[in-house]
Amino acid sequence: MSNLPSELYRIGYALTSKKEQTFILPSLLSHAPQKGIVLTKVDPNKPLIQQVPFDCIIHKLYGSDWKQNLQDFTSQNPSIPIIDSPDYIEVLQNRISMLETVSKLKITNSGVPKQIAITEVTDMENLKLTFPLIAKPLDADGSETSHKLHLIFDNEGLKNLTAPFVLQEFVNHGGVVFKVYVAGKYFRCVKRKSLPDISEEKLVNLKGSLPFSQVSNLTAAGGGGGEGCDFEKTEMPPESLVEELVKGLREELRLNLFNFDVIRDGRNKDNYLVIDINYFPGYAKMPDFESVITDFLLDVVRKEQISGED
Ligand SMILES: Nc1ncnc2c1ncn2[C@@H]1O[C@H](COP(=O)(O)OP(=O)(O)OP(=O)(O)O)[C@@H](O)[C@H]1O
Ligand SMILES: O=P(O)(O)O[C@H]1[C@H](OP(=O)(O)O)[C@@H](OP(=O)(O)O)[C@@H](O)[C@@H](O)[C@@H]1OP(=O)(O)O
Ligand SMILES: [Mg+2]
Ligand SMILES: [Mg+2]
Repeated sequence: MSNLPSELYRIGYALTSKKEQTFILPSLLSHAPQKGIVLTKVDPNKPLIQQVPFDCIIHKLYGSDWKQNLQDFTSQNPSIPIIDSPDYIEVLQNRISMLETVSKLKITNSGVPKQIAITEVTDMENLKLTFPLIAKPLDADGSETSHKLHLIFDNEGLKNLTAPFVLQEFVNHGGVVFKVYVAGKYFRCVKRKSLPDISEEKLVNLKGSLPFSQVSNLTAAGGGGGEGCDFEKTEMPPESLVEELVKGLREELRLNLFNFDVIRDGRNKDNYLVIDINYFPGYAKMPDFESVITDFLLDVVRKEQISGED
């Protein structure tokens, strides 16, 4: 006797080959059909209307041709959900608009580090920010350069940065970053190693700048955290705060598939700061990856409440 679902839903996915390799995993491809979810690759260079039928489309591709392709599809198939709207995703492609969404929420015990955008390197007089700083490229467009960050210890370190970028105050946080993965109404919070704290004594001896990238992809075994970081013993943030942030951000961003990075403010341990939000992150690193993604897609095709709909 087979227990296969009676109805099958066809989900079209349009992803870069890198994303496809990390997301369309054998474990997902074996779990999803058992619940009636069939994932099919779409060719983004051909009209979507020629590749039907779909019950939903998920994507992480940018550019005007792709946006037009989605728009043409929606005008002929207005009831088929596109996860997510390119216009809403765009807010996450700029590190200023990205974190403005958090500030708008006004949730107690949460916020963002002080930051400013530098569009011309001549703008750097009277910064009103306290060293150390982190310089991050303004565009968070998924390119390799968009993840190339610099720790800046003094005025000298501000030289030779390529504008436009964001200068953000570095906040000591005990060497641990929390990543909250969201898929519609589902979410999971995990710990990752982060940059170590920089004490005032250490700062005296640090000069100029230090480049780094993708620290939080370091595994527990490989670096990060630093002395005095007891990774295993670090407590998770309060569940109620995580829940409030997820609810607020889903509404504000009108997105379903994203994650955000949170640190615990070393100056005020009740306070948590959101430092980054990513569209369609590396879900395979999330606990229960296969079932969370499948259950989310089932909600979408069954027209349960999703973000971004009126
Ligand atoms: N303001 C800050 N204070 C302290 N540490 C920070 C701050 N901003 C970033 N970090 C550290 O640097 C890491 C990378 O920063 P961020 O997440 O902004 O970069 P990203 O390239 O967008 O990362 P991702 O790979 O998650 O997209 C964070 O995970 C955290 O460890
Ligand atoms: O590479 P992974 O699959 O792990 O996912 C990473 C993802 O890369 P990909 O979308 O190119 O695959 C990144 O996206 P871009 O900013 O580069 O677009 C960004 O979202 C990271 O935060 C993700 O790591 P996580 O936050 O989950 O640790
Ligand atoms: Mg990050
Ligand atoms: Mg990011």
